[in-house]
Amino acid sequence: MSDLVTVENLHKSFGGLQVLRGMSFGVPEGEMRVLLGPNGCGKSTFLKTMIGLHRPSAGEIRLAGERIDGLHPHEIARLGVSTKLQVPSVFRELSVYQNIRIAVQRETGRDARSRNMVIDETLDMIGLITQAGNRAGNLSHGHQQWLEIGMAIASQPRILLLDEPTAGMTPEETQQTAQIVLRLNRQKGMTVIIVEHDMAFVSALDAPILVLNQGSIFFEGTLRQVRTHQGVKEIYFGSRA
Ligand SMILES: Nc1ncnc2c1ncn2[C@@H]1O[C@H](COP(=O)(O)OP(=O)(O)OP(=O)(O)O)[C@@H](O)[C@H]1O
Repeated sequence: MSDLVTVENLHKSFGGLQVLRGMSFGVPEGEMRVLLGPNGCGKSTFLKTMIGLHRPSAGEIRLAGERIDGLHPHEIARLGVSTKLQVPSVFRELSVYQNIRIAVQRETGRDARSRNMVIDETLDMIGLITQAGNRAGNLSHGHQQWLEIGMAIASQPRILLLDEPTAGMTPEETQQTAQIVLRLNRQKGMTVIIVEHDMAFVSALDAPILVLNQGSIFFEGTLRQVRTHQGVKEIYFGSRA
C-alpha cells in the first residue's frame, strides 16, 4: 500500500537551535506509528510542523503525494489531518454531547441526520455515550482526554496525530485509551501517529515504532526490537536498561 504520509529530509530550527535535522519516514494508509524519543528531541515540534503551526526550515511533508508543508493549519485540517495536542481544548461549560456537536459542525456539507449519526458514532468510539449529558468540566481527567480525541475524530480525518494522550491518566484509563486508539485504527482504518512515553500504552498498541534522536529517525522497528537494540537503549532508555 502506498504511503499516506511521507516526511522527507525535514528540518526545523528555532533561531540557532536545530531541532529537526533530516527527519524522514513514511506511513502507509490505515497504519499506525508510535514516535518515541528522549525529552526535547523534537517529537512535539514534528507534530506542530505537520499541522502547520511551524513552517519547516527545509524538507517536505506530503499527504497522499501532495505537499502540505507551508500550508496554513486550517488548510491542512481541511485535507484531513487532525490532532490532539497537549493543550486542553474542550469547552468546559458545555456538555459532552455539545462539545462533539461543535466539532462535527465545523465540517460543512452534512445534513442534520448524518451529523447526528456521526455524533453518536463518535461518542460510542470514545466510550462516553453514558456521559453525553454531563458537563465536560465535570469529567475526570482521563474522560476529558477521550472527549478531546472525540473532537479530533469528529471531522472523520484521514490521519490522527496524538501527543502524549495518556499523560496524567490512571493505568486503567491508559489501557482503555489504547483500546480507543486500536478501534480507530483497526475498525475505522484511520491512520494514526502517536507521540507517547508510557511503555504499557505503547506495548498495548502493538504498532511499529519510530525512534527520533537528534532530529532524525534513528531506528524503526517493533517494541521488542527497540527494547533490545543497543543503540536505542543507550540514547533512549539509558545504558542501564
Ligand atoms: N517555539 C519554540 N521556540 C524555540 N524553541 C523551541 C520551540 N518549540 C520547541 N523548542 C525547543 O525545541 C526542542 C524540542 O522540543 P519538543 O517539544 O519538540 O521536544 P519533545 O521531543 O516533544 O519533548 P518532550 O518529550 O519533553 O515533550 C526543545 O529544546 C525545545 O525547547
